[in-house]
Amino acid sequence: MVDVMDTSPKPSTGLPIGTVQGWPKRFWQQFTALLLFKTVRVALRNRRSTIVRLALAPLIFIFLVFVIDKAIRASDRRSSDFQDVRSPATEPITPIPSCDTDLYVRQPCWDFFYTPDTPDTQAIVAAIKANNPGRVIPDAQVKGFADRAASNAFMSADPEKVIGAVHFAVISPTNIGFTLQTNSTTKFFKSTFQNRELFVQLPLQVAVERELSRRFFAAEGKTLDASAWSVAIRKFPHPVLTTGSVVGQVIGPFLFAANMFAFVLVISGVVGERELGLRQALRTMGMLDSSFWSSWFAFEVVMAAITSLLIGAFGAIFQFDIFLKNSFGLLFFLFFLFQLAMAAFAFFLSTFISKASVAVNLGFGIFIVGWIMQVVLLFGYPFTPSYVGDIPIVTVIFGLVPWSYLVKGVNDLGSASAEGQPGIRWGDRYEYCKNLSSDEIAKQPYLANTYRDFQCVLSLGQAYGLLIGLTIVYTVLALFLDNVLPNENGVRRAPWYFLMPNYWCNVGRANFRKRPTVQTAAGAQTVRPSLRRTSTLDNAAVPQDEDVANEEKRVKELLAHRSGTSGAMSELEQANAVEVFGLQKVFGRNIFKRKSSEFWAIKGSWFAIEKNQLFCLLGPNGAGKTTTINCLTGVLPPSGGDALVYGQSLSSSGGMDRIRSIMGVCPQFDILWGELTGREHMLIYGNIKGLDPKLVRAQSETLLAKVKLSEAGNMRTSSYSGGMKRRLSVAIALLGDPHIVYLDEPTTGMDPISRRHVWDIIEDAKQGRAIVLTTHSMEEADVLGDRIAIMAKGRLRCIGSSIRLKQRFGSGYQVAVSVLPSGRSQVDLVGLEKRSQQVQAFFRNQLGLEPSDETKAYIQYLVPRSKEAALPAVLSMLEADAGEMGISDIQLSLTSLEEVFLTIARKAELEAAAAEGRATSIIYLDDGHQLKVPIGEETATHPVNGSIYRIKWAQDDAGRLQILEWHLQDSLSSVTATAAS
Ligand SMILES: Nc1ncnc2c1ncn2[C@@H]1O[C@H](COP(=O)(O)OP(=O)(O)OP(=O)(O)O)[C@@H](O)[C@H]1O
Repeated sequence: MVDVMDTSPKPSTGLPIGTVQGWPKRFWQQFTALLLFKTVRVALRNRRSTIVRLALAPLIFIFLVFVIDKAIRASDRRSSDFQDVRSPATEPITPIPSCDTDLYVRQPCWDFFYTPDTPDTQAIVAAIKANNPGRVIPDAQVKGFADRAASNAFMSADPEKVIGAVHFAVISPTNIGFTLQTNSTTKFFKSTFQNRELFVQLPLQVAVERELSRRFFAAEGKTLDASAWSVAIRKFPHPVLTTGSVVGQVIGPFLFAANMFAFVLVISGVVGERELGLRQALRTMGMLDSSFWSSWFAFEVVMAAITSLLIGAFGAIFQFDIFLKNSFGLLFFLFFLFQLAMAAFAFFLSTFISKASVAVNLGFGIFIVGWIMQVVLLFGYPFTPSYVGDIPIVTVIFGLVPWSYLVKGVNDLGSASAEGQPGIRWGDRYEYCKNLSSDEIAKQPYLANTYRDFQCVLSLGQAYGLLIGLTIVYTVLALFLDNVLPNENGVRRAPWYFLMPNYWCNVGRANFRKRPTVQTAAGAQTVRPSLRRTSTLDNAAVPQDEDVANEEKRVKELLAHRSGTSGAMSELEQANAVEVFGLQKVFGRNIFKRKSSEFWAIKGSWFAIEKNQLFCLLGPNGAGKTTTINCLTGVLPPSGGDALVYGQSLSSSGGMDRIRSIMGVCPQFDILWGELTGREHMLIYGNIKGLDPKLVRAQSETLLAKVKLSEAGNMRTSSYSGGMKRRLSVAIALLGDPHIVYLDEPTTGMDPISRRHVWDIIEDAKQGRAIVLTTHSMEEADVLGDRIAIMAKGRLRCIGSSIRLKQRFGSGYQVAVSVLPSGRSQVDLVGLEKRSQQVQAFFRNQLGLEPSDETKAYIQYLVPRSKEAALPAVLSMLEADAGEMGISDIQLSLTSLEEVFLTIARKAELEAAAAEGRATSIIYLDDGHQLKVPIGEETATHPVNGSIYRIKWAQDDAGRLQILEWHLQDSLSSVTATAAS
């Protein structure tokens, strides 16, 4: 829909004012520009980190897996279990060892306990001790207990004191049974495990059986030959046993570790763009959130695909069975989808952090948490049948992190490709994993032959689905939180923003309402401004300047006219580019904060800016200039009031989108990617603004030439000087022939030559457009400004041309007198002081004036308008007496804009001091008395002796008036203030 027609030249988008490109075209142009000119090029310029992320990290980790695999196999080969054993050795059962040989046992220790402690058992035990081959067991090393309970109680109360126990069951002298008891704890000595059976269980068993046999033989009058009682064990012969590869277990955690690098790069990339204001700058130029996120996502898709292919290739090069036996597609999709889910997870987390430096710490934290979780995952928790649903919340937590599926999937693939296993085919990605009862397994013999180990609840196919689900969920959450959490300017949307129809229609800023339109002379329509949200501030308490009041009246009349139901557009209306209707901005207003914590940065501004003019907004720090520009450019939503920019309301439905298409902005701080060149910036911003793609390059070249950056156009902006960066920012603002250009302190940091050059560019740019300029350079405002407004403390204090302001607020004329003899290298200080005193006495007598400033070279006087009439005669007298008084030069000028600025700033501070109850400052005199000086007062009287003191005030960084120095009226020596306010 075309809302308003204008006769001015059309912007380079080729569309009439107020027309925004259709979404698909706009999206595609922005998406391709952001992807190709920004994200890909930034990655190419950060070559090292991109190579590490893409190939080096996977290669290093795969290599580590290879090394670990080799080390484990080498250590396995030392064991006879893994060797070719044709005739196994016989291992005799050793005697009962001394408890001292078990390093885990505490002293004093026992070799064994026995129960019950009866004459029968004592006899058997005595024989065991005496006949232990090679070592008679001392009595103190064996202990008897009445029953098993007593023995257990002793062991529990004093653990690790004995290595075994024998519990006899004496039924008759020839019917004696026994139970052996040993420590079941796994014991590991010097890189080998203690074999529990061989160490104590079998020796004890052989000893008991030997002595029982001897006893039974004795009962029958026979004698057992002790040497006949020899027991030994021998293993079966076996071929070489190859172990299963550990790759399946370690590759998941290692790939997770490798991905953390990419994860940190994504978070710091997204957060960094927000932190540096690049995101806001792009939005101000009309960037759609959809194109921003899509370009990041598309880049991640490409990176994930390349990385996954490389991991597959490296795995195959290192000849891992997991890569060779399983279908490549299964591995590729597992790695690919895992990386996408991690990228979406990074987008999601990035919405909570505002500093890129935090991203590294966050990545480290996630890495630790993820690694710990993987230790559990490697044991099959929680995706094995026995654990599922064990603790539902734990299963949910594990289910919400992408690395769970990576580890589970790689474990399955590793097990399926272990020794003797055939691997998993793509077509079996669901079937291989079954959760069957043993009866069902018995009925399905194919399972027993192929995938019998896969009693599981989550197949690879399902893991893919869940990874895709996580990617979608985290991306949607990232988009939602990106809108509802406060952005870098503290702006956010309501949580239900996506339910509002106008969000989907305009994809513009929040809370827009459809406004009624008004017929214009050309038959087109313009939007009626809305003042519905305007709060009533106590403006009456502050005296308003006459010109500001007139401007307000004039703009209010325009508003009344626009608010009428119909009627031709007046000439005045047509001449205006911007009309600001009671614009207000309050910070710190939210449902949790009290009203007292609100800060009014703009307290209701009414003014209009004409076409073909430069409107200069001046004011001390914190006056509200940037906030005004931020409201007019859609960076901040106004808290009250409205503005029409070429007939489009800031807060109408989609109005800001239409305004953006005809607007150029040079923000206060250079918002540039250090890795990109000046030319690339022009291409990105040109496409974001929706310029005709055929024109972008040509126009970029023209503008770069204008700002004298043609030669430096291919240099990265990180190597630009401050002035070059500002010039590039000005060129970007002028891209697309915008109708309204906002320049926020465009010449800050420039040398005088560059500054004058930029002034020329701005002067040229006035034609056919309106320019709003903020600056701290009074000279700049004087040279460029057609109309100048000075703001202070959130209010417009004066408005008009430079001459008008000087006439109204300047103190009249400025006279500078020099008593420094010209051309003399040796200055006679005494003579100089005398001449200076003569000049000062002359001005005191003739005009009653004290110097406003005094340097070595000049004594300056501000001659107020009340004394203007006497000035010609005084100057004639001064000229006549010049020789006598030693005057070398006299200069006369109208007071400068700086003087006007200082006067206004001072007035604003006096009002603020009065409003805040800061009525007086106190000077502590050396004589112990105090001078109470009303804020801004230039003289004070001693409370006892009546001496008059002259006070010099200065404003600090926050604009507050502070006493700088004071001195007695007639004293020439000033005293540095030690005043306390
Ligand atoms: N997002 C914000 N939240 C709270 N206060 C803010 C915010 N932005 C600006 N302000 C306050 O609003 C006031 C006006 O700030 P603004 O940046 O508009 O001043 P300015 O006139 O542009 O000053 P300067 O010349 O230093 O750029 C300041 O007191 C500032 O601290």
